[in-house]
Amino acid sequence: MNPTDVKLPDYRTQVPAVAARFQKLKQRPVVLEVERLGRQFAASDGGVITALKDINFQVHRREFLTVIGPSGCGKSTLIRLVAGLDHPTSGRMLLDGQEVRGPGPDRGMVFQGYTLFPWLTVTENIMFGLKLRGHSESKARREALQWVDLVGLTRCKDQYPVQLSGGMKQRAAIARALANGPRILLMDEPFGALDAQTRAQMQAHLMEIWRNVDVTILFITHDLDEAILLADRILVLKPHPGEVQELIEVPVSRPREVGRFHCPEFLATRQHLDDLIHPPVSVEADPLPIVRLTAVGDDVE
Ligand SMILES: Nc1ncnc2c1ncn2[C@@H]1O[C@H](COP(=O)(O)OP(=O)(O)OP(=O)(O)O)[C@@H](O)[C@H]1O
Repeated sequence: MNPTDVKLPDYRTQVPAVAARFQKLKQRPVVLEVERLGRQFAASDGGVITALKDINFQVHRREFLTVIGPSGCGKSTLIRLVAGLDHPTSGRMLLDGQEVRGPGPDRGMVFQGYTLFPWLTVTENIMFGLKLRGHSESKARREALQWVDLVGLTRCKDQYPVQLSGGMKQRAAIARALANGPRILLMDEPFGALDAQTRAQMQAHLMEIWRNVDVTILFITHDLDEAILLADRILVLKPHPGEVQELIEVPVSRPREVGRFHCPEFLATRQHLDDLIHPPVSVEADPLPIVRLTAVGDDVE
């Protein structure tokens, strides 16, 4: 049967177990509060680019929030602001009630580009932050090895980043970020450079890690399936200016597996996200310039 023939539920409909989960989630303390956040940049033509405008949302303790939206809607700008790598032009962010004014150990970061120190082994990479925080060599090693184990890298603990696959590097990067005990893990397209199979494995790994560690996650992705699979809620941004379009409670129950992708709640959410992010394009209204380089008779259609 064609999946489009199936009558899908409304993506806002929640079975009782899911509704109860959200009720509990909203009672947990707020870890990150974003209030009327705005960021403008100077454009090269002398104008102003409003990358983010009046962004408001909260992330609760141990919540998994994914952020999605078309290219240029301000996803990376948002995560850079929360990381303290950039400053807002309006509004503010509170982490555990304290205003964010710069980078800090309360925020761990994992980006798409592998950011491990190439001259250190997996274990030494994880030990780095622990030693900076004052742990002795032996205590840092003991703790780092626990993280190595948690992310399933025990067999590679003495290898250098160049000897690891992309997925292994990202697992090491996650372990290194978590070892510093952040309140929130900020992940900007962390699996964007991985092949589909490794990506699926990493998604499963991350859900397992998140189940076992007391950490809140803010996760940026371009991938609609990934956004739904991982999230409690999805923040959908729209571009020019970057604004919140919708904050969606994912109606798919947990635990989730890649194989549960095609349950009706998942498909309903997928369809709604698709409608929000990929509205129909009118080719007539905005024709592409056609450059003909082929000879007459070479048409492929
Ligand atoms: N340093 C900067 N100077 C000028 N404009 C910027 C700067 N950083 C971002 N912008 C602009 O702000 C807007 C949002 O950019 P941002 O990179 O946050 O979007 P994004 O949603 O992460 O995009 P993508 O999905 O393509 O990575 C874009 O129009 C971008 O050109």
